[in-house]
Amino acid sequence: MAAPTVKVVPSEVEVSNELCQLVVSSANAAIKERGVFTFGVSGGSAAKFLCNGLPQASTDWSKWRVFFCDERLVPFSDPECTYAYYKANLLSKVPIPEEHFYALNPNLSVEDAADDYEKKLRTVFPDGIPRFDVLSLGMGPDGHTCSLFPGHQLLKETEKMYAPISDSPKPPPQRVTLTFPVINNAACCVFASCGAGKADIVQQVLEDKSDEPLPAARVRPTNGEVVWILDKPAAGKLQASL
Ligand SMILES: O=C1O[C@H](COP(=O)(O)O)[C@@H](O)[C@H](O)[C@H]1O
Repeated sequence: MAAPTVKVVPSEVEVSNELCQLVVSSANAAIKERGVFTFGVSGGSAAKFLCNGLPQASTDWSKWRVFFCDERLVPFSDPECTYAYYKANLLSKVPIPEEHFYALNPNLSVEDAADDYEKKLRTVFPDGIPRFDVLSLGMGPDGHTCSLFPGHQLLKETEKMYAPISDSPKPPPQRVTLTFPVINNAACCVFASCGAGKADIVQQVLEDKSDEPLPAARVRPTNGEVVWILDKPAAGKLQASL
């Protein structure tokens, strides 16, 4: 388990560029090696960073298989729907087959939606714990990542690949999230965070030595890497950046 790699760049535009470069070079390497690229995407600011840069990428989009790291259980017409954001800002701009960008079924109960989404994951990873090539992660100001919140019982989930949550402290309350066994089996987990508003929590997570680490600090793939891409304000309280 390697220590996280931290890259600090001057601005949000460069965070987006670095993130997209990492994703596209991993994609092209995976496609060359295995003919497929498996990718997990998040909502919030990570979605914005990806959608700013990925439409310009040179890659074989037909080989991408994209799942959500977490998704909100809301209709596609709801502004909180992460799928709708990617549809408008990525799927409409690149030739990725829509059936390779796996949407959550918003018409099911949250439990059934999680089971149904896990079945979709199994069509790409039939056996064992899925190993994504890249998971693009965000982190909220409380240290949550995906829809794994501090102190929540889902932090201990070991059986499910995707789990339902009905009491998310951040609205909307019903969501489906990847669990730690899958997250920590990825080849690469990349966080991207920007702004002074994230500086305290970035410091807390990257310098976390507590017995009860925050969710984002628990992202430590056993056989993979963790990369943090930060703009200067978000890195402002890290020892190494002083
Ligand atoms: O609710 C969510 O929040 C996190 C963090 O979002 P950010 O905008 O603060 O970066 C996000 O990673 C997750 O996918 C989303 O559902």
